[in-house]
Amino acid sequence: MPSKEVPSSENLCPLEQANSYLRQAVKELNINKGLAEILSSPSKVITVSIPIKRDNGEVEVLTGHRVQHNGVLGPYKGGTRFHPMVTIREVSALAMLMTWKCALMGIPYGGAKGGITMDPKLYSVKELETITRRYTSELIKDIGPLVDIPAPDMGTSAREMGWMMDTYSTNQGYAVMGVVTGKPLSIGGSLGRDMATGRGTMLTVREALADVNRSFEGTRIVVQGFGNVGAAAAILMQNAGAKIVAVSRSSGGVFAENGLDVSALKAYADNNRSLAGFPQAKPISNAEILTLPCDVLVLAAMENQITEENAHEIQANIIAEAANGPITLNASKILEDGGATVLPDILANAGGVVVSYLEWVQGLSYLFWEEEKVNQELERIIVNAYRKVIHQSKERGISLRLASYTLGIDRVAKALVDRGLYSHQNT
Ligand SMILES: NC(=O)C1=CN([C@@H]2O[C@H](COP(=O)(O)OP(=O)(O)OC[C@H]3O[C@@H](n4cnc5c(N)ncnc54)[C@H](O)[C@@H]3O)[C@@H](O)[C@H]2O)C=CC1
Ligand SMILES: O=C(O)CCC(=O)C(=O)O
Repeated sequence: MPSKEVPSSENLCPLEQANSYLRQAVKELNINKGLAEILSSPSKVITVSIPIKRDNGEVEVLTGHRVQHNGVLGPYKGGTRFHPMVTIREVSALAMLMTWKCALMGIPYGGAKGGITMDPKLYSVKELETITRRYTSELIKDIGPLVDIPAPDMGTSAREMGWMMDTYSTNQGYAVMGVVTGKPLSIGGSLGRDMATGRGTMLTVREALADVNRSFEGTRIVVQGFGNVGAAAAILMQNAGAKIVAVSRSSGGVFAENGLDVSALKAYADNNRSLAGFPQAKPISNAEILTLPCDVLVLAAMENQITEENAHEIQANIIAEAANGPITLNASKILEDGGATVLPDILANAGGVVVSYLEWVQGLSYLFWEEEKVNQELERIIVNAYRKVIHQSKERGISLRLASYTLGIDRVAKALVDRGLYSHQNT
């Protein structure tokens, strides 16, 4: 739901949005109908039942999904979301975005996404472990280090990845490090993965600021969503000199005109499970935070946060999609027509999957790197992709989003042709 609950004529279905972007890119690249159909079709759509016995003895049956979109470039890759709004259409859209994101980054993966429709806050740790293990068991034949490699997403973290890795490994009879990424360090996780998505966002914002001869120094930034991604981005941008004036969670936000101490706020939020009551900050609603005067707005919560209903009120010059799909198609156009720079999700949040790739490479080779090396590789890959997107955007006179999509989709289309899965004669 958009933060501001107003009636909208827009189609907010994430899959419709993803397909609309794909259609625009197909047109721009002059891709023919048959190839476009392959690009839009998921390879495998899996739905599983997850029966669990709750701590109070009652039986409950949850529903989980895993969608593998297109595996032409390599094993499927993508996060696992535990959230009440998970649907098959949402997971399918997010899997498609993963295909274009991995291709844009030049990493050898196809796209996937998984999720369970549930509110993890309503379950004990023991119940969450049971749910995660059962979900993994149901998918056991469809995942694997060369098949499909899950990772964390909304509502999951290294803890759940540890349970997934253990369930899969127990089934195989030996420790399989490459089956999931975003794992705890003790079982083959990578240094730097916990901050990687936020670091990627920070790097793309840094580059966008540099392109208008600015730096983080004195830049006023608002961050919507203070979870794995948003908190890391906020801390890294503050460390680089920015002023983080407001952040929010689903339960509400906090604002401080002269900037929040976001490291202290993270510790406070971890202890109190809420931002409310943080000293020297004022409460602010989830709708208000988006329209605050600021230089940069980082969206790190979920889909459809800026729609055609609130896009006109956004004041930031640079908007970074750290979340997947936080700005609707119509809203993107309104923001861009108004002169804002929109850093699209498949570029601005790709740091997570890039370091997942580095974690997977380390796990497969049983050789682990210093954090500095991980961060250097991440920076090289993200900055390189950013420059390609800027070049494509200027050369073709298209938005950064369409530039990112066309670069990713073109790479997948070429791979399909080179593998003989599609020939240009098949029109
Ligand atoms: N974890 C990862 O490595 C990656 C995550 N992403 C995307 O980033 C986004 C956030 O993911 P995580 O940080 O992992 O999830 P998370 O569950 O750790 O954090 C999400 C945060 O957003 C807040 N939130 C939800 N709805 C909100 C609203 N309407 N207003 C304000 N805050 C709200 C939640 O309270 C929570 O603080 C998702 O879209 C996810 O797909 C993208 C790439 C990688
Ligand atoms: O780290 C990964 O493999 C996937 C991250 C993810 O789900 C995303 O980029 O949306």
